[in-house]
Amino acid sequence: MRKSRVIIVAILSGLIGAVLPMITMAYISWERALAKERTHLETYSERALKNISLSLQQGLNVISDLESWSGVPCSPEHISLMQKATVNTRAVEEIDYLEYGLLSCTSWGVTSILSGSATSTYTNARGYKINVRLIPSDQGIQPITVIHRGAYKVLINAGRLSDIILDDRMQLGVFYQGQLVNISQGADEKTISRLVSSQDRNNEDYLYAVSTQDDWSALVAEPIKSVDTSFYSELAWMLPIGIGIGFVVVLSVIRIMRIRLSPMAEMQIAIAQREFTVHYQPIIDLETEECTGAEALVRWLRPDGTVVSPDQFIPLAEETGLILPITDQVICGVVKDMAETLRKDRNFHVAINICADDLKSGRFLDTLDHALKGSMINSSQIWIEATERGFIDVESAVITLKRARALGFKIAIDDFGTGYSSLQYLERLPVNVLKIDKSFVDAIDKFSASSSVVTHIIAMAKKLGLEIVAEGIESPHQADYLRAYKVDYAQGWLYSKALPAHDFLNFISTQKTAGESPRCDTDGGGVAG
Ligand SMILES: Nc1nc2c(ncn2[C@@H]2O[C@H](COP(=O)(O)O[C@H]3[C@@H](O)[C@H](n4cnc5c(=O)[nH]c(N)nc54)O[C@@H]3COP(=O)(O)O)[C@@H](O)[C@H]2O)c(=O)[nH]1
Repeated sequence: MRKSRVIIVAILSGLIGAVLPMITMAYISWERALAKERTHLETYSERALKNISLSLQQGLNVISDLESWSGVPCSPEHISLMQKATVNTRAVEEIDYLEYGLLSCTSWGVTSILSGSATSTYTNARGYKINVRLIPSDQGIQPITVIHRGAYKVLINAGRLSDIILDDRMQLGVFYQGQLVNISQGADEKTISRLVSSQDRNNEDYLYAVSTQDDWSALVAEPIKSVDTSFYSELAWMLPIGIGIGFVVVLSVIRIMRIRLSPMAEMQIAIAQREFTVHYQPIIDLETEECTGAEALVRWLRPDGTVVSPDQFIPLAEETGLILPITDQVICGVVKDMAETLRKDRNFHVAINICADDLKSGRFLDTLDHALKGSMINSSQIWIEATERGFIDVESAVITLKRARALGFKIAIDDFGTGYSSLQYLERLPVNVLKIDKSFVDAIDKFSASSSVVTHIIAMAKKLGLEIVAEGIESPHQADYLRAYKVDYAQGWLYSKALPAHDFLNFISTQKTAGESPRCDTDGGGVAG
């Protein structure tokens, strides 16, 4: 993923990460407030149900007590007994005594609060009959619930059944077999009826709970707005948690983004995407002026087409160990790009740069071995270029380079003369080629003190039987000077800058056609014959 996409994804994740926990906490607060209110409503509906059962039980107890009395029915003693029972029993308004189904006397004497004909439809309950809502014809008298067993009827004010203390805004409805018996004071009958018939517990404007026992139900409802207080008190402690989580998420996103945007992460992705490619700088035989080889120089080719020079990423790649997979990609690139050329011309070579970590682990030799298998490239056509910086762990470097030599590869010491102990390495390492650093070649044109150093390096290399490559040749004078001192090969912008594989192959074929060494034009982009 490219930088801009990472930033967009990070901003989006940060926003979602910051807002989502707060929305979640608000949602949880709302659900908790709803659950709390529902429990609260359930407590009230259970309480209402208990009140109904208590009122009915009181009526039945009165009947049981009177049934066990064995005196003369409707005698003053009997009526007095019924009166006492009425006065002493909260729920009971009147007791009627019947003979042959007809009213014989009541706790009021001979009159009944149900004056006139009050035709009743009874429903069979457990051992008694009940008319849950008898509307007396006499205006001003509340609906009555009648319990009838044997010779007795007990009249209960239906309002008693819904007579519990409710919270403000609560409404209670009492039902028998789904039929509305009574509602609490101030309750809206339509609302209660609508709620009891609705299957949806999450009614939009009301929250309610229903408790049912036997044939009785109590529905307690309140407007959804009543949840607000609970919601705000939940939110008061849940929201800070959401803000805290959001804060942690945003910090994590920033941290991940910074890691993700770090040069190291970019490089890791570039390795995975195989964004590293190889350019080739020609190596020219100074005597024949023919291109006899190339130095493989890695380039980071980004998806937007920009090319990153190795100076900008090799130091970090070496520091982080990512140079190892980069070396692998260079090796594979060289074999892919140059196999045909190397097969066609057995004198042709390609030099591959190897860093300290490569030398220490020796792992690149396995990659090389594997890559060369079946390619028909001679191992002697591959030069391994190591700089003095690569000899930090000189013991491991010696082992690796000896192994490389044993496998047939040629060893070149790069940037020779720039380190403090170049001579010491020459003695210990199995070297074939010595590459004179550009700084000494530059001095040739300047007639400076170090210009004489180059002649000493050449003399010493010759004495050791090493082949010599002079690096960084930019002027014909430098080339003539080095040729005069019998330096074998030259490499530099005088001939060509490092070229992409395709351009390099064109370079050598042009050279062959022209029969002489082409020289690079001044901007390095093209080749002049
Ligand atoms: N471990 C690896 N290191 C690598 C690899 N590829 C490159 N490198 C090292 O990166 C450094 C910079 O390399 P680059 O930008 O490719 O520069 C090379 C040449 O372009 C430059 N050069 C060659 N001729 C001239 C010249 O006439 N003038 C001039 N100003 N510059 C010139 O020199 C660089 C090659 O140097 P050297 O390796 O010392 O031969 C550099 O240190 C590379 O080694 C890699 O695959 N692995």
